[in-house]
Amino acid sequence: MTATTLFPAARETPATTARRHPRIVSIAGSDPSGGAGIQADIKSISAHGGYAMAAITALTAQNTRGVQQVHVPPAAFLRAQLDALSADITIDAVKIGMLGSAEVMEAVGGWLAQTRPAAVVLDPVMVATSGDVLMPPEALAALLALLPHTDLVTPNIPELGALLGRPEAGDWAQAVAQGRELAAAHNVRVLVKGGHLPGEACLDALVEADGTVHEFTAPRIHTANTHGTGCSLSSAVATLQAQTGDWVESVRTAKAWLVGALESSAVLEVGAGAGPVNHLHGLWGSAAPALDSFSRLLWNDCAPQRQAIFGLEFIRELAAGTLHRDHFAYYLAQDALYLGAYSRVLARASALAPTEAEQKFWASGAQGCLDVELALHRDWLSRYPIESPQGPVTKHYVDHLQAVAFAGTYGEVVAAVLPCYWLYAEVGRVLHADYLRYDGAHPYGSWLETYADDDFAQATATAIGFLDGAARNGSGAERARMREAFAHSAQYEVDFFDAPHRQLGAPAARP
Ligand SMILES: Nc1ncnc2c1ncn2[C@@H]1O[C@H](COP(=O)(O)OP(=O)(O)OP(=O)(O)O)[C@@H](O)[C@H]1O
Ligand SMILES: Cc1ncc(COP(=O)(O)O)c(N)n1
Repeated sequence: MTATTLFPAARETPATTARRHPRIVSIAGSDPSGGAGIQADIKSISAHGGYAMAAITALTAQNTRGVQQVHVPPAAFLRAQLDALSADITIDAVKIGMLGSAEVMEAVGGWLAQTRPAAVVLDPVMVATSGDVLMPPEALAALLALLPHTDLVTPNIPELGALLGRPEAGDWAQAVAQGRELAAAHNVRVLVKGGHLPGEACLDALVEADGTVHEFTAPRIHTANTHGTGCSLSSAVATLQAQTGDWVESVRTAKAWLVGALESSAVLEVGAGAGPVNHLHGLWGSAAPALDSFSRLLWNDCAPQRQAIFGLEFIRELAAGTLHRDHFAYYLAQDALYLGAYSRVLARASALAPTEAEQKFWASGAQGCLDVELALHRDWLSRYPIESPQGPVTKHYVDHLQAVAFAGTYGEVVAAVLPCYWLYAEVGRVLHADYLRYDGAHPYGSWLETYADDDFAQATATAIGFLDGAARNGSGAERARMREAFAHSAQYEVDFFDAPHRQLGAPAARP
């Protein structure tokens, strides 16, 4: 007898690597509480970008505390469901969970033999987390008969022992040894799941049919919400395998995802027993942000810019009253040029605004800019005259704002104009506080007085509220563009304050 007849080659599983949204069938029992079974499978497959289908093997009456009843419909009807699917739909991978009876297992085996799906993952569900029996022990032979149709079997520690007809492994080394034994005996890949063993790490091992072992480790998450971890993991692996064609990578990715789903499970607050994992945590992370969370994100994003501004010579000298008049004059002249363009961009925000309140707010901001520009010329530039064409920073900043105003959405325009309000108000707040502590006549005193204006602080708060509203209404992609527009403007704010020293260099003499 040759090695090939002893160990027939593992079934070819051609990788359908190009499919972003593989079509995955879950053949499993229903858990009405949504944490395990087909309900968990559908969420897990969807969370990974698969198109989820489900052929129901059994109905359970269960919740997070346990299984109260099980009803297994006729196996012939399951076969009818499966035939309906394969007659019409290309199936990229199959995940098998609770089967409930030997007849059901035989029906599934017959269908697999006929259909030969590209990838088959079998989670040999025997006992629920609650301890309730989900597979009669006499069905074991029928379950083992499914292994020749299986590419990956994913037993937990007790199931691994049961599949081998041995006592359950007492430690990880024994579990891996049992995994190798099962893999060799049935020429099948085995994912040994170590969740039931004690310890601060949750180990899993992917054992190839040839005995090669790949180990995966994750920190144990201290939560009671472990209902359906096995179901969710096996569906995730089936979906990822159909996308990548790589079992090791699929297990690695699925396990990392499961850790996130366990970590964020507490937010769901489902049931008093073993609750579900948070299958959609990745998706909900990109869902509409709550209230002011988007503006807080942008404020945190620009922490380096805020820090940079207060380290600039211009700001330090302005606060100390030692700023050279040429630097001040250059800044004022550029500010006047900037405000003219900024006013038009605010008018654009007004034109795009979804509500009348926002329309009025931005229109009045646009007018306010022109008033300030006029006052700059009247009160300051007459005293600090300077010949200054538009400098490079002013040009870049204005170009950026105008580009967003031209092509961006309302949210993007608001995000682009906001740093001018917000960082200016912040600089005003800090400089004004410094100025109040200043002893003696400050050369820029009356200018600093106007800096920390209450109305301006109020307008800034209103603008921030509008930004959060636009972020909530926008898509994830739009929020990403808003974040980018804000970040560019925040950096230009730094450069704008730095421009006088960069353009003019060190002054010859102090004022
Ligand atoms: N508390 C935990 N923290 C991190 N990972 C865990 C935790 N519990 C289980 N896992 C992981 O979840 C997966 C399922 O493991 P487990 O050994 O519990 O299988 P199972 O008993 O079939 O699951 P189920 O709870 O659905 O019955 C494995 O990858 C395991 O490492
Ligand atoms: C329908 C169904 N399928 C599988 C499980 C196992 O999941 P768990 O071991 O987490 O209870 C379950 N409880 N119900």
